[in-house]
Amino acid sequence: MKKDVVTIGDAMITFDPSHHGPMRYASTFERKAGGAEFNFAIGCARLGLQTAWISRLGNDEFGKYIRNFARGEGIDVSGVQLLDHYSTSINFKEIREDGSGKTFYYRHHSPTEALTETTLDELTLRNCKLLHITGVFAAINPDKNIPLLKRAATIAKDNGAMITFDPNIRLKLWSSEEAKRGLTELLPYVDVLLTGEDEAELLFDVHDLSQIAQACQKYDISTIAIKKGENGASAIRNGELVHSSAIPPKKVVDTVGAGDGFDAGFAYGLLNGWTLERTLKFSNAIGSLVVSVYGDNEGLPELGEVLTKLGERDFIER
Ligand SMILES: Nc1ncnc2c1ncn2[C@@H]1O[C@H](COP(=O)(O)OP(=O)(O)O)[C@@H](O)[C@H]1O
Ligand SMILES: O=C(O)C(=O)C[C@H](O)[C@H](O)COP(=O)(O)O
Repeated sequence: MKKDVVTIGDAMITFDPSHHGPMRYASTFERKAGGAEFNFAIGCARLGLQTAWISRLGNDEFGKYIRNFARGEGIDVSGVQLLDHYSTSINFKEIREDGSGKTFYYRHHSPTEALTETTLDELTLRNCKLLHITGVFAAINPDKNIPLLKRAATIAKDNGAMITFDPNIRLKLWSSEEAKRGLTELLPYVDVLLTGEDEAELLFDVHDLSQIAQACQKYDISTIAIKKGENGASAIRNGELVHSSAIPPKKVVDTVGAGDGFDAGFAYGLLNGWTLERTLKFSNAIGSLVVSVYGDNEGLPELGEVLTKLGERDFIER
């Protein structure tokens, strides 16, 4: 049976500080896990989608923890290998009082460097309904990973999958010029673009959604969604433009991971053939749930929790 979604990318041990303020003064941290594609996979699995994640981790305690975590979420990790002579990547976070923050990566020589076109899990890619790719994996080693993502997208697309793409531009990993050049190379493979406003501006030099849609016409991108943080999200498909306001969280404590959660919700809407309006509202609800919980993926909801957030299912406390 085909998997609903497959994604490819790095995951990291993420250290969340016990206190707010500059990271240099943080002396105690909580060990968690993060990574854009990893978060997306968790988000999809919690919604009930059959999900596979392709990656490489170090054959170390952190790599084993991350793989066990993903496995525990019900993600197919048969495409995740633990490699000797590599260390699992690490990320330290700084979190401010308002939930915003910074990340400090220690991910040079990521184990995903060992993932090559010849070691790609072609069988998994041939048997999925949706392949999600992002600019984080592209940025880790652009000369290798961009051709690898093109190859993965080609295999998935040739076998009927749709390709969703989040530019997820991380300027700590590459320059804006490199990001623009590299990510533009991926656009011809993309069916659905899920982007932030600033990322769209960097890629297309325009910020209005209709203008972005015009710029995307030559790539045959059918659907574009723009994530706007506390201002919700807008999307366009076949000339239909929809905006959906953000759903206020109880309290914003940690904004990292909201975009990946939104992407998982959008994938769910696409796979279920939902309207753009329903898909946006659902994805916004997930983003709102993510920002109200500490950690990059702890706030990613199960389906029922999203329906409760949307007021479509009763909340039962006990
Ligand atoms: N402060 C917030 N309040 C309510 N919803 C939010 C908030 N921040 C993010 N979201 C939701 O999560 C989605 C993705 O967040 P955003 O910050 O735009 O993405 P990214 O994490 O990629 O930067 C938004 O479109 C919105 O629906
Ligand atoms: O992989 C990286 O580069 C990270 O920084 C790890 C984070 O877990 C995600 O990237 C969160 O991504 P957003 O959902 O866009 O906030």
